[in-house]
Amino acid sequence: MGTDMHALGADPAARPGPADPLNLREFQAAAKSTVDPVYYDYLAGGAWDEVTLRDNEAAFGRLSLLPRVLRGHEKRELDVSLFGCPASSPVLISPTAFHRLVHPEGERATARAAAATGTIMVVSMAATVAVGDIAAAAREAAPEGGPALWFQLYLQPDREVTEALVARATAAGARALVVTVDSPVFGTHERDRRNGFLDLPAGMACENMRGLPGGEPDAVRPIAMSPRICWADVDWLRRSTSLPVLLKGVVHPEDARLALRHGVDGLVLSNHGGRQLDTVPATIDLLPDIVAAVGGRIPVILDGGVRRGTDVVKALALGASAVGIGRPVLWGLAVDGERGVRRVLDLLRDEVDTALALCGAASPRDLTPDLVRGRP
Ligand SMILES: Cc1cc2nc3c(=O)[nH]c(=O)nc-3n(C[C@H](O)[C@H](O)[C@H](O)COP(=O)(O)O)c2cc1C
Ligand SMILES: CCCCC(=O)C(=O)O
Repeated sequence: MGTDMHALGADPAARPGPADPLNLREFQAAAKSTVDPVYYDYLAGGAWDEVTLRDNEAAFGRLSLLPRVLRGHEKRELDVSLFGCPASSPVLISPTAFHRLVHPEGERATARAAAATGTIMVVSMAATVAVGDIAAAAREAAPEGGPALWFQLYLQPDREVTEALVARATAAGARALVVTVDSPVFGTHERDRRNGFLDLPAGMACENMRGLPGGEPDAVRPIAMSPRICWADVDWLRRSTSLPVLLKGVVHPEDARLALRHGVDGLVLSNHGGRQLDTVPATIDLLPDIVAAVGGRIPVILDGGVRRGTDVVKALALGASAVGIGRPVLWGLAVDGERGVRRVLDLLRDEVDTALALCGAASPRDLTPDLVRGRP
């Protein structure tokens, strides 16, 4: 057969076995059957009625792609560069807490998969492995070039604590700070309340919070989500680090404009995967307004509900510089540790490559808003 009907077939080692998940949805199903149902609910759940959680995915389905033909490209170029970090695809790993809940290696395994595939990983402040140890694992997997890790931060009311966290992340080699601003309080996850999942099991902790100023040397400080945090705190952070500062969780165009005025370097358009304020619109529906507000001055990264290469292509066509995935990484980790995460990242990259080709695009730069239509 002349076409590469099954491109994976060329390399027997890469060929999936009959039971291997073939797409992210199949990874979700496989994760659901292996993860403790209480932990699975924690990963899967959203806030209150989970309207936003469902809509993030549904909204991609309400958009169609209108491809161009006969564009004469040889092959695709998926690489992107964000804040000086080269990445092999426009898909990055959004920060998610508690990876050791689903795999004993936790964030170490995720970081190895990220490094091996050339993917940017945003390390959660609520990681169950310390950022320095995550960076060491990433370096082992890809010694050349260093790890492309960014660090996610909840600004703490005690600035000394935030300063110490930033110092740790910087020392570990983090290349950007992602400040999550959609969490003045923690969203209400009723699945977790029903299940009584209120704390990490014994032997697991938020390791980045260990031994911070104002506490005992080995004590783990609770992560504060504080409604007192305001733009002045962003200004302070901007002054106190030379790393790029991104805000994650800006959804109102006026806040996007404010972010520009406060010298922010990038935005992650996110509704926290539907886990904070319920009934916020799907991120893909918000994207055109945020892109217009920013006017190309800083990159906009979108996350929430990205499950297929076509979702990635829609977001890039509507002006995102890259997208993030949250839950799918945890599904891969739960199913097969580092290998599972690699497979999730590779599958999505292959889908993006094929979808680009079918759109007549040779790279994300060729994607324009006219390729996306609302369904009638
Ligand atoms: C289990 C879980 C834990 C999360 N932990 C964090 C976190 O620690 N910090 C943060 O900024 N966002 C956190 N998020 C939100 C993700 O960064 C991301 O916005 C969201 O998962 C994207 O949606 P998706 O899961 O549909 O891809 C978490 C999401 C999940 C599902
Ligand atoms: C302090 C833990 C934060 C985890 C989180 O952001 C989430 O579960 O969505």
